[in-house]
Amino acid sequence: MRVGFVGWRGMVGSVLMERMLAENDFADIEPVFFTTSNVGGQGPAIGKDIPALKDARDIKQLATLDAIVSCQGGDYTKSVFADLRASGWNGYWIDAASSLRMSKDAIIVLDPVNQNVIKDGLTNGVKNFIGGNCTVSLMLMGLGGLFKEDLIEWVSAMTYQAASGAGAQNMRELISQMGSLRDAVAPELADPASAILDIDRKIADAMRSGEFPTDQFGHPLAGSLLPFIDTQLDNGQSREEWKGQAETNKILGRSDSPIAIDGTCVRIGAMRCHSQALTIKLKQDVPLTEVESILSEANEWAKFVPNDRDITLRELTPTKVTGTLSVPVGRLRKMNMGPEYLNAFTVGDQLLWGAAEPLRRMLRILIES
Ligand SMILES: NC(=O)C1=CN([C@@H]2O[C@H](COP(=O)(O)OP(=O)(O)OC[C@H]3O[C@@H](n4cnc5c(N)ncnc54)[C@H](OP(=O)(O)O)[C@@H]3O)[C@@H](O)[C@H]2O)C=CC1
Ligand SMILES: N[C@@H](CC(=O)OP(=O)(O)O)C(=O)O
Repeated sequence: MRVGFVGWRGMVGSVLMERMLAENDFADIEPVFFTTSNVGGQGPAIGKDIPALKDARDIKQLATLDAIVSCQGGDYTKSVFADLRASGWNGYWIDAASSLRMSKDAIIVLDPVNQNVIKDGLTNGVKNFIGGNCTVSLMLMGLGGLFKEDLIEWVSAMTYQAASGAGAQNMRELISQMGSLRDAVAPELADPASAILDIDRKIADAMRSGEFPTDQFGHPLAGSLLPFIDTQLDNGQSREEWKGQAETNKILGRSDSPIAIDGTCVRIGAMRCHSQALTIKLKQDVPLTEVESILSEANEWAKFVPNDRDITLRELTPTKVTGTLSVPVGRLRKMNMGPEYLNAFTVGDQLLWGAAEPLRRMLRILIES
């Protein structure tokens, strides 16, 4: 299978390369690497010889491939995909960008949750397989069991989303902001006798000053939070919030009888793990012990964390989860509203299950089919 990779050196693409190397995926394909900026340059070190980088906008070159995996972004997809299909290319298009997600002829891939939808799609000749929104994929990886058992009436998700979701430059800016804050009060921090309200005032002044680094986020994130992610829609939702219901139901193949999902998406100062506080209305009163086993048996990555303070603070944080495929789910308890109302909290790495891993696994499904 000849597979083209576009966007392999970006943040999501680099995580994909790491995972493919770790799983020895390159052994089973003939990889061809593309670029939008360095035609003729050298591709990544993958343990075997590869041709020089090819032009990612060259439709003729792209059309020689059996499959293309793009982590280059939505603008790239918009600029080549239609022309490539119009040229008669009938290969598989696997993409991290959101542009094609809601197209009728595309499936959103998250195989531990929707393997049946993917298999049916392949049988029916679907050729476009798109990775889901990170927040949606991570929620489904954590709560997959409850969705599979059709126990959910609705979900409200309050998110705590990492800087990485906004891009590599934003991660750098978050750290610069943290450094600026520390620098603004370095002498006071060194003096145990300094007054905390003076420190607090100086920090607020630093965050509000024109010198604070905000080119990427547009606003201070370190020491603060940003309760709006992506663009604004007419109904008052952010586009990130809109994706919750639209993409979840498409992934589950139940757009005809959608489960209501809504909430508030918030950017916080985590590096690359998205967290979500979930209020779940179950269709019936299911005992907590049953919920626990349904959640942890759904897939090998969803990990039940007992609702114990020490265990929670050790196991259910971005610090613990970052760089791993584990998707812990905890804080599980029935809420005051009634026995059908379930509280839960989940954390996941938004560059792994949130972006690169579903694409890698889709490619494996193609290789093995
Ligand atoms: N960030 C995220 O959390 C998620 C992103 N996505 C999707 O993936 C797309 C790519 O995102 P992301 O990986 O964050 O984008 P990046 O900005 O990290 O990379 C995109 C492209 O930028 C070019 N580039 C220019 N300068 C550099 C540099 N110094 N280092 C690396 N690459 C550089 C590369 O293209 P070239 O080699 O051709 O020059 C690269 O492929 C997004 O647009 C989005 O559609 C999906 C889910 C989550
Ligand atoms: N919007 C997400 C990241 C992302 O890239 O999402 P999407 O793939 O749906 O555009 C975030 O900011 O955390």
